[in-house]
Amino acid sequence: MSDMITLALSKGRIFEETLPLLAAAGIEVLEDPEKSRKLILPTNRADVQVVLVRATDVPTYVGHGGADLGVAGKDVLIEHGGEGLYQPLDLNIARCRMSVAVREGFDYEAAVRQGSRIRVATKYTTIARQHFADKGVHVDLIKLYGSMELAPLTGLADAIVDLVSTGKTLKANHLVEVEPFMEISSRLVVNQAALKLKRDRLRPLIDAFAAAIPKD
Ligand SMILES: Nc1ncnc2c1ncn2[C@@H]1O[C@H](COP(=O)(O)OP(=O)(O)OP(=O)(O)O)[C@@H](O)[C@H]1O
Ligand SMILES: O=P(O)(O)OC[C@H]1O[C@H](OP(=O)(O)OP(=O)(O)O)[C@H](O)[C@@H]1O
Repeated sequence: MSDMITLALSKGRIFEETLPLLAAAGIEVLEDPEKSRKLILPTNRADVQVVLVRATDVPTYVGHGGADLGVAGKDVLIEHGGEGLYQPLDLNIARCRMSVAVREGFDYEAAVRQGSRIRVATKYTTIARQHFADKGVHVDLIKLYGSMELAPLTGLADAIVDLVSTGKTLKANHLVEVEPFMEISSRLVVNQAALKLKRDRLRPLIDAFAAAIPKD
């Protein structure tokens, strides 16, 4: 195992919202991912680097040791399964909720009451399957990789399960949130073997992150 500490982040909100936590640990990223096309970003510490990966790939990188630690949403972690990952901290960043949404005018409550089979399009099939199983509602899940909002508008599905924050995306597409059911935030994930082998350097970093978690 190399002597470098590698942190996996995704571009956008996770990168931006992790920066203050890194600063609290005395780490400054020396390149701006929005300006550079580099995927490996150096920091002010010669033994720490940041790698940029897709949000959904963070658990895979960390689980397999391609990175020692990373930051990933609870949604991504549930869908991945979390194998090989130690999850010491809820960082309380990138906060949103998982919700059921339908086209304006679709009577979701009635469909549930009547026990009709509801067609649900989502990227989050594990979370959605569990949610509807808990409710005892029969659904046909349709796996999508993006633009879920289109599914009820085109007749592909009756409902979607997607992340909601301000609600602007739903509103812009004439959809309504009918059932928020899971609070989402991002967590610090650490490779279990790395934690043992690099404990002396990882522990202070984890502690600094813990002390800097934003309050509600
Ligand atoms: N609108 C939002 N507001 C706050 N947090 C969000 C929002 N959308 C997503 N998130 C959280 O931020 C994480 C990263 O989201 P981001 O949009 O950067 O990646 P993504 O496009 O979902 O992933 P990928 O590129 O792998 O498809 C999500 O896993 C989720 O936990
Ligand atoms: O309720 P809202 O505030 O509209 O946020 C919800 C949207 O955010 C996420 O997408 P994405 O990461 O593409 O959103 P972004 O536009 O914030 O990047 C999510 O998949 C929703 O589409």
